[in-house]
Amino acid sequence: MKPMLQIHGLKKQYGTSTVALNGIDLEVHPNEFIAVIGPSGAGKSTLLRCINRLIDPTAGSIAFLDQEIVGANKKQLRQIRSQIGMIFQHYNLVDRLSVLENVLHGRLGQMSAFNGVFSRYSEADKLQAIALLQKLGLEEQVYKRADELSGGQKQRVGICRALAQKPELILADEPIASLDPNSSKVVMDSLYANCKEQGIACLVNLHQVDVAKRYATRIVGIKSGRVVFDGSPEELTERMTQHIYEGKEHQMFQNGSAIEQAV
Ligand SMILES: Nc1ncnc2c1ncn2[C@@H]1O[C@H](COP(=O)(O)OP(=O)(O)OP(=O)(O)O)[C@@H](O)[C@H]1O
Repeated sequence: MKPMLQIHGLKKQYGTSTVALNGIDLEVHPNEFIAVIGPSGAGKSTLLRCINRLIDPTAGSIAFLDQEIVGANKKQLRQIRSQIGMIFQHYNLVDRLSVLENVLHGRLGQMSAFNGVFSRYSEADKLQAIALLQKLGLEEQVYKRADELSGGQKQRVGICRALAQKPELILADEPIASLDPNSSKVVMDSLYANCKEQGIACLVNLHQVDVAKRYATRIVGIKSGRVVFDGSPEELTERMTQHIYEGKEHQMFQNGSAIEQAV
């Protein structure tokens, strides 16, 4: 199957001395649910942020559905980003707006600037947003302000907003890092089930190896800005895990084991 995302020789240097990504090669195929694991500072966030150009790479190429992201102009970038949903560790919701309005923000990339500025969403978009919120168990929160929700609820709103885009790919940057084990499980279950059901590929950054093994169809291990493992969960050995997290072994569990207990 043809890859939907092709990354070659990706490098990112911050300032004069910090090399965050040091030549990443990675291909993502439709329907893959890929966990990107690695210790703090390995380059996981930088990788995801380069893919939708929240950060400009220093070198390399990123092709998404045959469109080059690195050299894309503003208009091309807007079009590319409309097909890539993003989920953030700290949710990035607009606190003073309702849950429904936050989900509808997922539609902005597909709307004219005029309609977007005046929040003129179509009835179909509103119905779809409400249906998504119902599906993720948030039907009682639809008209609440976003800042009235718990962390787990906020992240489910973040997932709904990404799904509202009808994306081809979702990038989730540490979606459960701020959540307790029960909320983490609900969020990961929701993300996984909806991506599978709608045929959306997903790249999800995780510290927790247990969680990666539980959900991912493929695991990519990053260490010091390089891919040091790329294979199935079954192929990820204890020894390789130790290598990826060398010196930072405590980070590979966090609330991962607790998710197992929350099942
Ligand atoms: N805006 C920035 N300016 C300078 N250096 C940065 C910036 N963002 C990240 N870095 C550095 O780049 C390296 C990779 O950081 P990155 O956040 O991508 O790692 P990570 O694997 O996502 O870590 P974490 O799990 O802690 O989020 C680190 O050394 C980090 O300090």
